[in-house]
Amino acid sequence: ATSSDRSLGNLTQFEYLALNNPLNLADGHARQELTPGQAGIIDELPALWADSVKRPVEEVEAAAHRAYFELLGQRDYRAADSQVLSCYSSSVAMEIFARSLATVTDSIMLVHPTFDNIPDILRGVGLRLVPLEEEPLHAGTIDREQLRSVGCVFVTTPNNPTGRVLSQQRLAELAALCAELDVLLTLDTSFRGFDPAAHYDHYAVLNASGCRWVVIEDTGKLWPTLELKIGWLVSSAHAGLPLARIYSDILLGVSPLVLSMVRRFSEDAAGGGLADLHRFIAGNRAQLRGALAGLPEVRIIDPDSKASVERIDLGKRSALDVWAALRDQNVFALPCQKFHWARPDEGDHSLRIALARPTATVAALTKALRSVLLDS
Ligand SMILES: N=C(N)NC[C@@H](O)CC(=O)C(=O)O
Repeated sequence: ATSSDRSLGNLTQFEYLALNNPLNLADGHARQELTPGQAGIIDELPALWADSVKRPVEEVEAAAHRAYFELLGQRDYRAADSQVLSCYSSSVAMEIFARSLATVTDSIMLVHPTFDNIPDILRGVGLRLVPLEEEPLHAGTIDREQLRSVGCVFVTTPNNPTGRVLSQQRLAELAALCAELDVLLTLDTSFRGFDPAAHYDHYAVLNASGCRWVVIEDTGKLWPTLELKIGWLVSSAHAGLPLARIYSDILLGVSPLVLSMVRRFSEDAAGGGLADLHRFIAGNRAQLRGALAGLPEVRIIDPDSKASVERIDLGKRSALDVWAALRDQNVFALPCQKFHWARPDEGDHSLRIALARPTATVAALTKALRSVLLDS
């Protein structure tokens, strides 16, 4: 890897390098082919446009979030007059959340590791970050004094890149602790669609706990919709943040056409498309794992992950060097260093591969990766 490779500031800058290459397995966006059912929805877009023009946007918006949330098992999100704000993307929702949070606290406990635009956005509004390791979060105990010292605890579930899902039991325990200590609980559920373990009704658990909560949902990781997507910023009535006010600084609303398209993709998914997607991702995952099996010092780090990404331990090899060797063959993966936002060196030997890609693309990466790993 050259010094300029090392100078790349964040994961998304690595993803930009891959963006115009056919063998882009760097970003976690959905780039597999449309299924026949989804292609049919694209043919419907002119009719969806005409329908969206005729209806009040709040009606189109409610139909969209109802279809998407119910597809993924989330029913209680509208209970107790919680608030649903539609944003252009989950990162826009994240920025609005961060600006709002910074008006009421100076610190936040954040899951570690996780995708680096989350800590970067939070640091960007001046918040002090306290890492929350996955072990205590999922299996151990969270330090009460540390939790009491922050204004919010932020958990990405399923986590990116590990795929770890916060169980219903653990969410209930964390929400109860947040209610007791009056700490805001925020979830980023962008990868939720891929893992049925994340389809229990999180909002029912959150509402039952009485804690103040915010959830960021993302339609952008599931379907290949050319970056047409919605990030939903959902919050409890008593969250205590100026979310609507900050939202109004950023946007008036999102496109009813995109909302209608999300509704139709959700309906197609509910009719069997989601199960097909899970099988498709599992097939790509099995292909990658099969091809890497037996390679010296190569290990799949998250054997239980169902997310549309796979993390690989490269042993003593430098992930940046393996990334550069692939890049020299015009094949693009993602080095994991920047996911480890509190201790970057922990990611020096792991690489993330996107699985929401055509199977032939995953096969081409797998071939190139095997040759690089056998040479190193
Ligand atoms: N606003 C940003 N930086 N977007 C990139 C992000 O969506 C990529 C991602 O989440 C992933 O590759 O896992």
